Amino acid sequence: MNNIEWKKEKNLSLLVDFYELTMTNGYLVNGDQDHIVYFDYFFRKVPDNGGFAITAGLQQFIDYLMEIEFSDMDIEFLKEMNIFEEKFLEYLKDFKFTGDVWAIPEGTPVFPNTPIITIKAPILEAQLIETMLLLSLNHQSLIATKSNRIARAANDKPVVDFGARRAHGADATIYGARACYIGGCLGTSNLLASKMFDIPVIGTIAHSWVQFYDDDHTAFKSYVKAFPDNAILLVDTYNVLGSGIPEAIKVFDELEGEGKKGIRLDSGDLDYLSKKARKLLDVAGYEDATITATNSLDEYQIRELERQGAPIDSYGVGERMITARSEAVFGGVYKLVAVETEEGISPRIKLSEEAVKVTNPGFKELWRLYDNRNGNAFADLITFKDEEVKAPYKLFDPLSPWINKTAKNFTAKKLQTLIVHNGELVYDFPTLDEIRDNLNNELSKLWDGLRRFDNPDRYFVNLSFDLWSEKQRLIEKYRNK
Ligand SMILES: Nc1ncnc2c1ncn2[C@@H]1O[C@H](COP(=O)(O)OP(=O)(O)OP(=O)(O)O)[C@@H](O)[C@H]1O
Ligand SMILES: O=P(O)(O)OC[C@H]1O[C@H](OP(=O)(O)OP(=O)(O)O)[C@H](O)[C@@H]1O
Ligand SMILES: O=C(O)c1cccnc1
Repeated sequence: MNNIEWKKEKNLSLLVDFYELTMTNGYLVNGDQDHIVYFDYFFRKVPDNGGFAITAGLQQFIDYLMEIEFSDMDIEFLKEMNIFEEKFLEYLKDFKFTGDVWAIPEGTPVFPNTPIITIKAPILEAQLIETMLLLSLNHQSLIATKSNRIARAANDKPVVDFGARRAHGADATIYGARACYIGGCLGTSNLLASKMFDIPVIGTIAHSWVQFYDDDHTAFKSYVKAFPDNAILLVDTYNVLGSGIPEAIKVFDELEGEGKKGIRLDSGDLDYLSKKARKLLDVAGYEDATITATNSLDEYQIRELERQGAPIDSYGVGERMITARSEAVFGGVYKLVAVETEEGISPRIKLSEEAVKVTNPGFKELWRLYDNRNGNAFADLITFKDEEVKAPYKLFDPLSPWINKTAKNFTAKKLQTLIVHNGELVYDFPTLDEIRDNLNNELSKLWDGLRRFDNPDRYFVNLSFDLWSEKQRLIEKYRNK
């Protein structure tokens, strides 16, 4: 199959790591295919050492899950490998996900080692979907987390995603633009993402426009002739203060009507130039003309510009946001946590030399605890699925249990929602604007110390006593083995 044929079909069912298929083939050969298992998706470290991450990508994963269908060509391709059993290929022909999915809604601030998605399904199904679950959630959560840092640095000034040209491929830019919008961007320059997800599309002009017309004045005149209501002029092609801004002002003077006026700065000292530009525009009577800044920006540079009081009205951010350049991996993992046996649900654990890498076993519930006095979230709590959480509740640090406190006056909210039940979608996906509202609402309940870029406060993720005890029992059991 060549690239053009694949693009027409765009069937992602084979987008799995090879071992997902060899293992599922193996479970079938062993007659283990009907065992019901539980897997958790969680991550271990917030990128950039931030205080929290933001979930995104659930909808694209569920879209995939609902549509998995191995085509005749896929089956033929697998058959020619001569390693898969005939009955496995037959099984794939009729593959359909029949299990349950619980997930934290998109646009929720989340913390390390908490179950963001839980899958309950026959082992073959639960295993086969690993790769797409991880790539959908890891990519979009990474970009949503990064764009939220950038949006927060900008102090509520608009940030626009200009990253299409620098993203790592078409999917990265389309779903990246979606994640940027979830994280807090005002819009995108990416027209396809705008069409697909109803994200506001925004744009100015490139240097090529100015170069084509010989000088700044002719270029700006020609531009406002075509777009009189959106005169955002790029002033740094030749000389910002000597020609770009003065010529932009002359063209504004000649322009009739009350359309949008402004300039874009794309090089040089953005603090110095924006202050100079503001003065020139104000003196000329264009107090409403806006200043947009671009040029390899990220949260650190924007924070510095804001700290210096640069009179910038909006930021265009490309490469460093769409690639999450400062830490380009969201290390979410998918781990088996329980197996149904004749005696009931049997929790499973994965040990590690590093204490934080030991998994939390069992079929679980994730709670967020809010202080009734001020509404602030003060801890997440993981329990077994059927446990109750009532005040007074003793919370203790799972790695240092002598650090503890008894919470008395709180409200406990379950963070996961049932998304798919017995293979059927039972959830209405929110719009992107609803996701953004949910995010802002949840963020307003996190204390300020978590928002710091450097050395954010610690947020407690507690285990119930029963879960913690079972974890210790399993650690002992497997350590001694
Ligand atoms: N979720 C938690 N899990 C484990 N230990 C905690 C948790 N929250 C706080 N602690 C520990 O409890 C102690 C007191 O914490 P903190 O200052 O938050 O509460 P407080 O001031 O006693 O109560 P309040 O919540 O009424 O302000 C500290 O040692 C802290 O490390
Ligand atoms: O810098 P980013 O954050 O990625 O933002 C997008 C950049 O894309 C455009 O530049 P272009 O590709 O035309 O090249 P340039 O860097 O020479 O301006 C624009 O002028 C920005 O500089
Ligand atoms: O519209 C713009 O100004 C723009 C779009 C993409 C990249 N850089 C700038």
